[in-house]
Amino acid sequence: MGGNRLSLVLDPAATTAHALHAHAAAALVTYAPRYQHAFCTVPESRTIVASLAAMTVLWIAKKSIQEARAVRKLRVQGVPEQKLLHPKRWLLGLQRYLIGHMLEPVPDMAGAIRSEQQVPLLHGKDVDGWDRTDQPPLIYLARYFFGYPSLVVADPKTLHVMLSTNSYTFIKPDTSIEVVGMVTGYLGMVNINGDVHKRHRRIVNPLFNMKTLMPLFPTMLASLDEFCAFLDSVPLSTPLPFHELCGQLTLNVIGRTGMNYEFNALALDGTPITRAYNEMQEVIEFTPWFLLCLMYPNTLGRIPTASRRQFWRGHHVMITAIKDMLQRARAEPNGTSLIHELIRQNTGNALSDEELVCETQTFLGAGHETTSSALAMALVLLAQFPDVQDELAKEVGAADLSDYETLSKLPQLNNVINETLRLFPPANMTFREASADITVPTTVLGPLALQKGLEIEVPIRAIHMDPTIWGPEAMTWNPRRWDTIDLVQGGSVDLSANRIVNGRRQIGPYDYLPFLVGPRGCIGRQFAVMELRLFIAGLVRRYKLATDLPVGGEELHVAITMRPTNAWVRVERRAHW
Ligand code: HEM
Repeated sequence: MGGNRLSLVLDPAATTAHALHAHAAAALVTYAPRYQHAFCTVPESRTIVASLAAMTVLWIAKKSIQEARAVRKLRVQGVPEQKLLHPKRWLLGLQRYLIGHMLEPVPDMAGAIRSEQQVPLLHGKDVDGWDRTDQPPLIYLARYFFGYPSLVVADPKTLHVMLSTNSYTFIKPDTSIEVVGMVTGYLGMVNINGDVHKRHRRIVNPLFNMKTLMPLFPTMLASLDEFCAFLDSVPLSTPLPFHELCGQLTLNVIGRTGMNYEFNALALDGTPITRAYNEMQEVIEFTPWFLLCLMYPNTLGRIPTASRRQFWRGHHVMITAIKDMLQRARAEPNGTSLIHELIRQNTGNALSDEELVCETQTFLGAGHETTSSALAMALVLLAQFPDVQDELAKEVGAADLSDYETLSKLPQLNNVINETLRLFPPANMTFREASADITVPTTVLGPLALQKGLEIEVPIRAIHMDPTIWGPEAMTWNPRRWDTIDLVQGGSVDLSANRIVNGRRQIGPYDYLPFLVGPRGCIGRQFAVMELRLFIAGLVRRYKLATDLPVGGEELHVAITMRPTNAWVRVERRAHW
């Protein structure tokens, strides 16, 4: 590009509107400060600014036309579209094409209530283009800014193709990579696609089998004891913020077992890295501005706002520390933490140094807040339902906590975990993008042609709340329901299935997705379940839990994951402890 500011317009590499847009934005960010004087005084610079603005408008127009085509194609095939229940007059009837459903309160774009509100839409209510009362579509179309379409899919037949048989055709979309990459690194397993993902998954898989995980169990047990010592030091009957304490517990655990690092998260100030990590998390808020930045990462996403600067400050501290952890792990060939095993598995340096950093960041980002949210929810629910808690206390009171084999088979404990992950899945939704034109099966609409580039939402929590799957009491937290549930493996239980067979409810593989399924399902599932079993059992065995929070009074915050923000619980030592 040299010193000629006009060359960005003439660069032959920038042939597509998208490339021009990204190119122009990058140039603006890089060169604007340097040529501030010229921009103010030379008429030529006004031409540049006008060109940039024109290119942006052209780019948006081009995208909008492509998206309108994708929408038309879906509507022609019978896909219903979410109704506009709250039209904005100031948009002169263009709301659908300008802000789509972004500012519609139902279903709330970024709130936890979204999932509950999605259930009627998936059943053909409040959507345009559905008048069949006999069957629900289990699929609907919504739009983001500038009419950007998103297909919401809960149909098990379609999910089977998307998540299992053709999972590599359905890649992680750029918007999702932008936001999740902020916490897990852009080259971490959650964010990569295709062969690169297969390479990472092959190397990381052995870290999460039981042979590698079992040696970590004593460290988890010691972390539980430390946590209990902390609880014992608090005056009796003080309500404690378990929504925060569980995060401190799981951060310590992933630090010790994952990277042989001491976060000391229960201490008042933690370590500088704990603070940096928290600083990074704080700025991830699903405001409309944040979502716009995700959609236009090369322009709006580059504006160095105060929160962005805060994020990058924390990020820098974090990455420097992770490099250090990897360096130390390399010098300890017999270490037992996940990154020690990662280095051992990385024969022939199949993963580059940068990829190793991102995978370590992924253990931290994907593995700590999810588990902490589930744990906090389970504990506050047990406090709200004393009958369930008493029954569980009896079961775990008789068990030997250090024997994981026995712990993993306790029925009430597993029921509590399953039911908590059903009604409060920390990953309440996820997104995919069709990387090629593809036709997928649906139960009601028949074969459905999807255009390359179409974004798809899997509404995990809405599926978990669907009364046609879970029965009329779907919204009630009732661990006992799992006594009469059969998890049907293989194939899919679809709409026509007889849900109750011999008095037992049949739940298919796409009806219950807290860890998702298929080649991109959660790799850390066993690790998470091990933590949940141990910590729930260990805490309920030692303490009687109580709360003033009424049933249904939980406040849930959604930003990448869904977590409670008011899980206040009082603990009191049980008599025999
Ligand atoms: C209760 C706790 C957890 C829940 C509910 C959970 C849920 C999920 C879900 C739903 C996905 C799929 C995301 C998507 O494709 O959009 C996922 C992926 C993943 N999870 Fe977890 N997770 C949990 C704990 C963990 C732990 C403890 C770790 C590691 C220490 C972990 C590591 C990962 C990784 C690396 C992926 C990406 C897998 C891939 O794309 O191949 N998770 N998790």
